[in-house]
Amino acid sequence: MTEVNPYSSLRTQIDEAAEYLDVTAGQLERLKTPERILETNLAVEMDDGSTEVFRAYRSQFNGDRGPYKGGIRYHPAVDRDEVKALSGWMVYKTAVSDVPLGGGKGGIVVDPRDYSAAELERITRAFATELTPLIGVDRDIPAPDVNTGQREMNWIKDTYERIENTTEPGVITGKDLSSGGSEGRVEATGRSTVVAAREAFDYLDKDVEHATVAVQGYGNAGWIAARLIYEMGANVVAVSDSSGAIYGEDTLDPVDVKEYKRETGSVVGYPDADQELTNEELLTLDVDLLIPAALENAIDESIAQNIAADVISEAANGPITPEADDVLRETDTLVIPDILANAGGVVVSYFEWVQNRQRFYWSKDRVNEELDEKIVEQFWNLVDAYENRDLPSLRTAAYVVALQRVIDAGE
Ligand SMILES: NC(=O)C1=CN([C@@H]2O[C@H](COP(=O)(O)OP(=O)(O)OC[C@H]3O[C@@H](n4cnc5c(N)ncnc54)[C@H](O)[C@@H]3O)[C@@H](O)[C@H]2O)C=CC1
Ligand SMILES: O=C(O)CCC(=O)C(=O)O
Repeated sequence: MTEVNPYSSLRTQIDEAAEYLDVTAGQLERLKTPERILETNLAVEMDDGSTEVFRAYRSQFNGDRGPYKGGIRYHPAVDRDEVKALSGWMVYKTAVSDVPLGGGKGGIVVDPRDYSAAELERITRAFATELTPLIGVDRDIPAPDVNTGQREMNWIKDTYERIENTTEPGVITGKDLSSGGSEGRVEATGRSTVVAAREAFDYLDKDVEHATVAVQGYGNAGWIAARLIYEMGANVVAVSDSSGAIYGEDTLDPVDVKEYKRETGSVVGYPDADQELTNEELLTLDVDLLIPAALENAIDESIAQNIAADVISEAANGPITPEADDVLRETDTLVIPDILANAGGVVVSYFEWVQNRQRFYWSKDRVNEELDEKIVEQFWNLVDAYENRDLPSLRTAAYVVALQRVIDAGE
């Protein structure tokens, strides 16, 4: 992976779209800059009685359209600029998907694999204590991201509610059902990725059935995307995780691969695979659809030159560098930008927040149908902007639409 600063990538993406908008230099700078960032050091007791210090961040990028909203990542590579970029992408994601929220993001510099569940709970509760004055149902609403899920969201909710002496499940989303979570939230990111891909295939007059698909990353976003596209009749020929990639000539069975990963810790070694690949080989397979679902900068300029997929649906945030984007534009690869393709997570988080506030819960079918409808509507809205305003890519179209919505709200 190339070392490209994700915050620079965000700024470049905004600059490219701003050329098509009527915006002053000052307005533009504001649209590229976070409003505030919490940087804190969490001193946490380990199981052996020692103390370790963990750096943690929460960036509140822009709240013009509603409360700041975005996930919390646990990863050793978390840093200030990454959190800034991720929080900015949230602003334009909530705007492009037209949910009344702003953008934020947080993270802790930690590799959760190195800590016990009890240590992770203390780390999470320490962070939640720091976050409590900043978050709230109408202020800032965190959610899961890489290496966090329902368990961490429940801990944060519980810590917040104890400190504030209240019952307010809508302070955080991505909780489990018994703590006020929504049906469909776990699957939502992968679902929007494949719904957007299905629409893109329709746009290109291609069939999803029997289409070949490669998925990079087999966590929440990647494995669900693999399962759902397989259920639509596509052949999932390759998947990967941080240990490597596997290839199956006809198709892999995503549920079976997931079970194997659960038992062994990785997709690598899956007995029904025909071949093992490197992650780079996976990314450059000649497939109909590529789904990057791991981390930023997975596809740099040199990998982009060898990409053979017709469509890329970005489940990850920022998987394609701006230079790689230029290459893919020249090769006519249709890229569905992250801020739409993976928006399912935040859209269903929004549904969760609405349900928490109304204390009225929806069926899984209702959640999935409303999510599908929203992604379809916004996909074609972007196609319309792309074609009718003669924009260079769907990504630029997404930023043009999203920036205009944020500008209008801020006036
Ligand atoms: N969880 C959510 O609701 C949302 C997640 N996303 C984005 O989706 C991406 C993945 O997030 P999650 O699935 O939630 O995380 P996760 O922690 O569940 O899974 C991440 C996966 O990526 C793999 N991975 C890490 N480095 C890799 C590499 N170099 N090559 C191949 N695989 C690698 C890991 O092994 C793991 O399988 C991130 O960019 C995240 O920001 C976006 C929207 C919402
Ligand atoms: O569900 C949410 O609020 C945000 C999820 C997230 O962090 C993302 O979309 O990148």
